[in-house]
Amino acid sequence: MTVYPQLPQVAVFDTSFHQSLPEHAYRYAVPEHLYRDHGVRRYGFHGTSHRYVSHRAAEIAGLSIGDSSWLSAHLGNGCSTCAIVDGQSRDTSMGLTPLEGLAMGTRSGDIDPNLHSHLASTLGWSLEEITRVLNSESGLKGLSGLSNDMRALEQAREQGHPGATLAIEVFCYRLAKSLAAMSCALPQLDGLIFTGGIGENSPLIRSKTVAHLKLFDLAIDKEANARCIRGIAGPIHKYGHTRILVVPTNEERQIALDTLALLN
Ligand SMILES: Nc1ncnc2c1ncn2[C@@H]1O[C@H](COP(=O)(O)OP(=O)(O)O)[C@@H](O)[C@H]1O
Ligand SMILES: CC(=O)OP(=O)(O)O
Ligand SMILES: [Mg+2]
Repeated sequence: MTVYPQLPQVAVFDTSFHQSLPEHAYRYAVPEHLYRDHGVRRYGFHGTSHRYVSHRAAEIAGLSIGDSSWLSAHLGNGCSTCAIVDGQSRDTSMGLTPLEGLAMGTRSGDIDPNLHSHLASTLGWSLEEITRVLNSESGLKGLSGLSNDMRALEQAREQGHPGATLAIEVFCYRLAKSLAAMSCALPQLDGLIFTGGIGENSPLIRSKTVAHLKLFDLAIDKEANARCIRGIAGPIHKYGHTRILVVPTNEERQIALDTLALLN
């Protein structure tokens, strides 16, 4: 800014895609003044990615983004789900902070909100220590006692490691539960999207997650699921069933497109 004072600076916020959430989706059931005076509400994150992959999914499916409904699962180190209707975010699993929602690499995701007071009173932990453990020592890492890296956990699971096996089971069940919850925001389901390092590369996680969604018309094509890794996009559902798409995300491109739109 000092060197190029004339150069326009553009900030693209990961929360902005979720500004279309209806109030019943973004408000917490806490006293109103906490929202009014202190901004305590659900904001959501990974908006750049959910937006990008839902547009790509519509293109791949030959549907209009303005007239289609999607469930999106962004599974990187941070993980979140999103319900997208006619190109707008209608609900998402992260909240005031990225800690809410799914079990992630090192984040616990949803826990009993009383866990803080339980840990403080039984172990004497400070707020800082509890925050650190829930954000940095939990999730896949905490459950497995091994790693936050899904590749390492899949390998360890193959060799019968109980912690890795459990971490993967919890991750997929919690993800399926979140997707089922997100479906409340959709008028119909045109497709389920997997993205992020895990979503783009793990046939195991995709098939285990879909297996939990028994009441949805979802079925995975084994060969297509195995093929869609390392940047290969495409459908992985069985013919005649609801679409399931692997869509590599490209947050950098979406940021560039948003910047271009603003500058024009
Ligand atoms: N082949 C793979 N199989 C399973 N998981 C993978 C594979 N490749 C990458 N991942 C996982 O993707 C996650 C990282 O995702 P990524 O989107 O790169 O993260 P970030 O949120 O930091 O951008 C890690 O858990 C990593 O183990
Ligand atoms: C918001 C968030 O979780 O980001 P990341 O996926 O980079 O952890
Ligand atoms: Mg990422």
